[in-house]
Amino acid sequence: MNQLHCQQNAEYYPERGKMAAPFLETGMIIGLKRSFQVEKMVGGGGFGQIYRAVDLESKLVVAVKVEPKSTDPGRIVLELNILVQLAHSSHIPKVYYSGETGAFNFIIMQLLGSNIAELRKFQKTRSFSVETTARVGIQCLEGLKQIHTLGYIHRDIKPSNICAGIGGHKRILYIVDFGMARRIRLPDGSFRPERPYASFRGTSRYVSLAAHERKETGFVDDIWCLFFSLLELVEGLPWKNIADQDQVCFVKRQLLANFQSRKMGRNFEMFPQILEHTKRTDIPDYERLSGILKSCCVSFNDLEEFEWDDHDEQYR
Ligand SMILES: Nc1ncnc2c1ncn2[C@@H]1O[C@H](COP(=O)(O)OP(=O)(O)OP(=O)(O)O)[C@@H](O)[C@H]1O
Repeated sequence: MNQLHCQQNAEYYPERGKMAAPFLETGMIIGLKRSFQVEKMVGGGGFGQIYRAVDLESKLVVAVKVEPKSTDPGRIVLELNILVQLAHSSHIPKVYYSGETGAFNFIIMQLLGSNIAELRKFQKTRSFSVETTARVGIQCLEGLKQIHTLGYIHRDIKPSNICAGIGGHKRILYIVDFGMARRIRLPDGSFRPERPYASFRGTSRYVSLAAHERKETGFVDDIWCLFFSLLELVEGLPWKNIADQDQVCFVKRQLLANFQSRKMGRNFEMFPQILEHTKRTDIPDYERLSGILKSCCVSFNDLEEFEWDDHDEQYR
């Protein structure tokens, strides 16, 4: 019965991801060797939907990421493969199980809290403090270092792909959504050959100038996405209401020509300067960039509660 319901959904609702009708029904049980009972939808992107579920044996609350087999099955396979390789990374959700049900593939992973795009919108000022922004940046730099060390680039770092942990992990931030990742470095240390033209990947608001220009991207381009994300979190982006991609690129160029940050202060100006001097195949200086973020704070304490802590407990 449940299986039939899933197949019908995939067939009759051509919209993707969060725009589509729910892929899974509350109460349905998925998994063969292990069983998980679906509770409710907690997120959705362009392709997939994320549900909260319970592992019926261990009673552990988990997240289920589901994608229709019909949308590019390679995406979820790639995501699973990367999550498994990053199993020991502190800023990547743990993967527990994977499988298929009817017309859908799914991954069972660690349940996280809200993403920081949502959390920012719940702030009175619709922005985070310098300290919170710096903590987000430093934790994401650690996560990106772990991803890059494996030879992958994420290619879609943005506030909605950064989630807060829950329970005992609520002071940890996690990078999600590896559906657009690409391996650029092989295990022997060599880089995949540069393509003369690379089609656009990522989200226009956050991507690097190189991505706008359809150039081959590297490790540093993930950090450019992080830089624009941090700027949005702390004081907003001048191109937030611009839809045209070329226009966004033009305004980004203008901003970088004379970069100043109203809230982060003078030290933050060095952050894009360092990125500008980092080549596609260079290993970014994660520690130096983290040091810059720390130096923007009056006091830095990564063990303190985040400013959204109260809200997120209620929100879930
Ligand atoms: N493990 C998780 N636990 C709780 N919520 C999650 C988890 N993973 C993702 N989410 C939430 O679901 C949203 C969508 O997830 P994700 O980006 O992985 O989906 P997607 O369909 O691949 O999106 P996109 O179209 O951006 O590639 C995220 O913004 C996040 O808020």
